[in-house]
Amino acid sequence: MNQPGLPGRALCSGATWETPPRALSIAGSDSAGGAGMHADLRAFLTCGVHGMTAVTAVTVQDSLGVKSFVEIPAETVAAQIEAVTSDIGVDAAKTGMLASASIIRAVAKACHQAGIGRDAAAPFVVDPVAASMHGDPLLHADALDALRDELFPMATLVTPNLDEVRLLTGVDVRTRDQLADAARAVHALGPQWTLIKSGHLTEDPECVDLLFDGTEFYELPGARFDTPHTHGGGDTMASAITSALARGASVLDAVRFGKRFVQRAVAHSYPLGAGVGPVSTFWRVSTKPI
Ligand SMILES: Nc1ncnc2c1ncn2[C@@H]1O[C@H](COP(=O)(O)OP(=O)(O)O)[C@@H](O)[C@H]1O
Ligand SMILES: Cc1ncc(COP(=O)(O)O)c(N)n1
Repeated sequence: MNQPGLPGRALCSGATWETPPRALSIAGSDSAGGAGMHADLRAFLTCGVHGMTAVTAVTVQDSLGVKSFVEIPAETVAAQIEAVTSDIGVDAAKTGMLASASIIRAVAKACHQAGIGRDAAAPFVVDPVAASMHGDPLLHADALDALRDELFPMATLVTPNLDEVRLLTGVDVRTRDQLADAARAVHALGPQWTLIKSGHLTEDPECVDLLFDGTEFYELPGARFDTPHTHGGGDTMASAITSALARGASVLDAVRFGKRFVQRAVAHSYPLGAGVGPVSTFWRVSTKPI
């Protein structure tokens, strides 16, 4: 859609004023700027997508971990989704930290009403964030049922890491050849596609993720980089996938893109503070002097 006549147009020669694809992140904030909605917005921007947010929780977080968080009222989370989707529209959406069962139920209802989901107009990526990489909980234990029962059956794609697989299904993956069992168990919870991420298999010299559509398995090979600085990796990957879906890619192509994107983001990660630094999208932007 073109928007002619906006003030300042003359200063922006070459601008087309065309609205980019629109993606929505339903996630928590990270005061350290590495994960959560901060990572999501960075990935959206660097993938050429307009990013919007429905904030679920505000975390007090630094490079050493999550000190505390406060939840946003469930009706305010739903109202953010309703506001942006009814006015601006959405081409794809993703979830990150959802904190509680009441927020999950509100998100499921609002997304259903907004046409977000596996059988709806806008693809829906559910990243079932349960804890930070330091092990600090980001989801109440009694919210797992809501995640399984309300959100997974609506998802175009779910993207659990191995801790989340264990929490949700009881399957304890220790080696690469057990990823298929994990994918089958997660698929049984109702998503259209399942991506099992293998970052936590630290003994494995590679990071081979596994995608499953209920019939076919697709291996996503990748090098394992020797760095501790992988904060925000899962969020960045799910957001790159969501961006590709917003731009009209198939799930298979979007996940392949997301894997390449997060590989480069891990390769460009950097130290920050006294603990764990973030993966980086700087290679997609200019760092030349302004
Ligand atoms: N050290 C690493 N080197 C390369 N890729 C990695 C590394 N750690 C994680 N990844 C990749 O980053 C993505 C996120 O993985 P993972 O760490 O399992 O999820 P999460 O960040 O949700 O805990 C996956 O594609 C995984 O294979
Ligand atoms: C608000 C928020 N969302 C998600 C994560 C998970 O990211 P990581 O596993 O890299 O700690 C986080 N730490 N904070």
